[in-house]
Amino acid sequence: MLRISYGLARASLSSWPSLKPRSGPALCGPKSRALWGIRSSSAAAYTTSSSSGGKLLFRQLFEEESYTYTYLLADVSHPDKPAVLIDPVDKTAERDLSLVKELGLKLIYAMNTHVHADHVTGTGLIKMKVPGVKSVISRASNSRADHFIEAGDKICFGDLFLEVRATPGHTLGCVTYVSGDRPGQPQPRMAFTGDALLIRGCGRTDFQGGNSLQLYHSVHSQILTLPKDTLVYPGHDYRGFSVSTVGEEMLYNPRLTKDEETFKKIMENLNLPYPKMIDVAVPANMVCGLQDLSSEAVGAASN
Ligand SMILES: N[C@@H](CCC(=O)N[C@@H](CSS)C(=O)NCC(=O)O)C(=O)O
Repeated sequence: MLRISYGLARASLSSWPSLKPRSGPALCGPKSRALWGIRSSSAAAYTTSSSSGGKLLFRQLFEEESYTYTYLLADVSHPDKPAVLIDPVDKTAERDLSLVKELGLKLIYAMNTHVHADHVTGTGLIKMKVPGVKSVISRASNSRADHFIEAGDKICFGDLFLEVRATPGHTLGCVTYVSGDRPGQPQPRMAFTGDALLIRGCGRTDFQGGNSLQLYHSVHSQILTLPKDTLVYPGHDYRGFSVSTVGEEMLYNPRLTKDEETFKKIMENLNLPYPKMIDVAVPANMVCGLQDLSSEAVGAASN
């Protein structure tokens, strides 16, 4: 059933262990200047997509306490300049919103790649400060948000879109957002991998439903199968890197270039201390970062 006019397009249902993205109908709303919505695969009438595509504005933003990257993407060729934020952090939400305002963008989605354990998401604060922004997270995360996405869904902003790939293993609900593969979408493609694939590393698998063999399978089947020039934008970097490519990670990732048994052993022996904020961050992020607000405020923010 069509619930909202434009924006998120549902290709079909999917769940692990079948990680294969299902190709759905073509997707981003009629070229008539659409902004957002949810479309199910049964809404077959909605198959119009733009052949020209949009013009991408892209910013990589950094939160230095948790070494988290937040990504701002917008279609600046659309009159409304619709924008999305991927993995905003509460501590830098004001900074990000100032940038959105200065650039004249209309923020429509505040999206998470997963339930973070090391910082509180900025999505709750952003929703409070900018009415109309909708939060997005995977259904498999079992957390609270306005929109729950699944493998194969497409998240549209103007004439641009991101496709959703299920990449569990760091957590059960991890997804990677990948820029579109149609003419008019940015080239090379861009993959926002959250903590599934880090530059020359990957997310740990020792809590929150983590599973090293699942992560190995996710990364190999959903990310490393993308074109080699696909830009890899991770959820964190602890060593000063900002971007990699699929080709580079296939050659040089010290964990994921190994066979799966070796990978499993590496992951079992990381011996990382638990993230300092895990006891605060996980419960907060399960409710979209709205933990400090009254139930009335949470309700209002969810509308
Ligand atoms: N020291 C940090 C947490 C560092 C950490 O555990 N990072 C995670 C991603 S955030 S849950 C991870 O998967 N790291 C993999 C690696 O190999 O470093 C803190 O206390 O917050």
